[in-house]
Amino acid sequence: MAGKVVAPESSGAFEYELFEGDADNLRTVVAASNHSTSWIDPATLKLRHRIGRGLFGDVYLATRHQSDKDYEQFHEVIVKMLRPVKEDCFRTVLDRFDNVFAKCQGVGGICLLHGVSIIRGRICFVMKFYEGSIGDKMARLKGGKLSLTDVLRYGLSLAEGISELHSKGVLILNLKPCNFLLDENDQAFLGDIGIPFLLLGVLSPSSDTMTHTLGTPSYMAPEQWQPEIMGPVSLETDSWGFGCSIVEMLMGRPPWLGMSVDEINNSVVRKQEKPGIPSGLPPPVENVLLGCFEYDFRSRPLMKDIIQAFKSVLNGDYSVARRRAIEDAAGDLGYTEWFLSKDHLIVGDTVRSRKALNSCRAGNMEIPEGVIVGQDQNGSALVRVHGIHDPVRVHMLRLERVSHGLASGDCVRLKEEVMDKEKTKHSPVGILHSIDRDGSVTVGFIGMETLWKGNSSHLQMAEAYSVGQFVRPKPGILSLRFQWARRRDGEWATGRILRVYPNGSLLVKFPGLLMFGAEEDTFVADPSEVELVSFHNSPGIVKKYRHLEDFHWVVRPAMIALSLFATIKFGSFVLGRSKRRPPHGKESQTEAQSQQRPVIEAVVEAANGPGWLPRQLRF
Ligand SMILES: Nc1ncnc2c1ncn2[C@@H]1O[C@H](COP(=O)(O)OP(=O)(O)OP(=O)(O)O)[C@@H](O)[C@H]1O
Repeated sequence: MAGKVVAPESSGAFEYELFEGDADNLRTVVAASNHSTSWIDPATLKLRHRIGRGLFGDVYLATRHQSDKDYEQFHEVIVKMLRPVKEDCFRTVLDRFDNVFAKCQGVGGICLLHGVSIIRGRICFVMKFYEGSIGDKMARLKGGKLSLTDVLRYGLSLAEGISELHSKGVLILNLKPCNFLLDENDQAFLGDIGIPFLLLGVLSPSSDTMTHTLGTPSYMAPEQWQPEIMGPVSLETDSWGFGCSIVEMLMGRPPWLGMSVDEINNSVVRKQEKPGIPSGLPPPVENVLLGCFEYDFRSRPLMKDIIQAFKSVLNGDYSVARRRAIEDAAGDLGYTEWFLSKDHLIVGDTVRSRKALNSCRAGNMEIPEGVIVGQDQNGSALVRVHGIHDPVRVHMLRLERVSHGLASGDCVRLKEEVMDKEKTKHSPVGILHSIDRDGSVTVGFIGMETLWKGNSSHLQMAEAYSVGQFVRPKPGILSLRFQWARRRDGEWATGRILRVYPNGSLLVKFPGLLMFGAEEDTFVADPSEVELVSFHNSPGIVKKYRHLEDFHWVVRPAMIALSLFATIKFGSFVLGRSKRRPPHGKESQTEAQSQQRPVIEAVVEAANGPGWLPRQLRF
């Protein structure tokens, strides 16, 4: 039944909106919410006037009426009225808010939440009325910049609050100076408790499309733009947004100022550009900010690392020597210190040598597998390896923990029975992000916006892919998750892997196809749908030649030119011979035919042997 939800008594300072929808359904939601701890009766809220309008909704100054038989109070509050969401999703958002509301209780550095309500058919978060935001303060300053001391002080208390929410599994995904509130004592509080996170997967009323972007473009991390394809979003997604906010406070302008949303997307996601940071910062702050803008979120610092860096500057007790030692120990492997500091090894752990970043080749592993039997002050571990008498001494940063046969970074496949049980649409193949000693795991899968949580017993190893390898869809797959390029003859083309995202999805380029104008030259692939193509596993001479063509579109014209040249040469050779030795009937004709082997065959044969091909085309 379509109907109108009656608004609470209003001052008339804002336009009245009719809410067309299933009022019965909404009443059920409201009735159920009455029992929740965070629910506020809309009749007790009186909206006064709108003070802000953001991507996720409008901000109103309002009065909250609270009374008992002994008292009657009116509080000034802020009501954040969310953009309309599909009614079926009300319950989901209210439940998620209830969960976050409970987790926020007693956490420092987070704004004081009063609760949630529904006004004019829209979900409203009610919170304390603060003096304003850091964004407002910056707008009042000449040049818009804050002093380094203020930035570190605000940043520290905000990072502590965010870190505590992170430890409870809450992501914010919308960190920016306009969402950092200041109280009368100039203390900073986080004013957004993760609205994009609460709205993940929530649909808008008029369509079945997602109602919101996943953040504010200028502050969004690369994986935040399409988390189910290039994600997932994780704790370190907030490190990017936090880094952008710190840079804005220091420079007086947000990153990517003056650029459209599409231009920001192009810079951050495609070109992998990073926001610029001001010069002359104390080394720990500069270092941690640079880390915040790593493309792969696993290489970014966590909030605890940011807190440590800020504290060390405020207390004046930082040393660059420690960082140099870390860089020296693990430098050639290509990982950042933030990546390496995410796991701490202890005696008794099973370990193996760490592979180089972006490589799935084990190479010559110093420790194929061993157990840590001792540690020293310099960060080295003594590892007992099967078949070697004395324990081997290795720096711990060069080792990775193997628990239940798996290490973070492994490519894994969800067992079929778990896939069937979950009835999910995500890819069965993903990347293991963490594994605890008790076997609990987090995995990034294509099709999931956040990390999947489960147990190692649900997983098995899957084939890992790395940058530079050639792949094409497995035979027999009728419909692929993503678009894929085809050759001129209609067959699937073979592509080269440009990047492996943290959820295992592959960014593939087709160097063998000549793309024109606006044609897309890169495609995303689901690792569970492709197979490796190499010169050795291509059966037959024709397939081998085709693989040669996949290296660069120029190979084909070069081959044609070469074939023509070879044909002309061969023709003049035959003509020359025929002038000297006239044909003698059928027998000699067959002989001549057999000499005319397919030119392609001759060319490919030649490709295997002599060094006439450019270096990069040789096998
Ligand atoms: N609790 C509050 N107390 C005082 N002022 C507030 C409060 N919450 C928000 N504001 C004011 O409202 C402004 C806009 O806030 P809002 O969070 O809606 O905007 P936004 O950050 O631009 O958008 P969004 O969060 O939707 O992306 C803030 O800059 C601040 O001035």
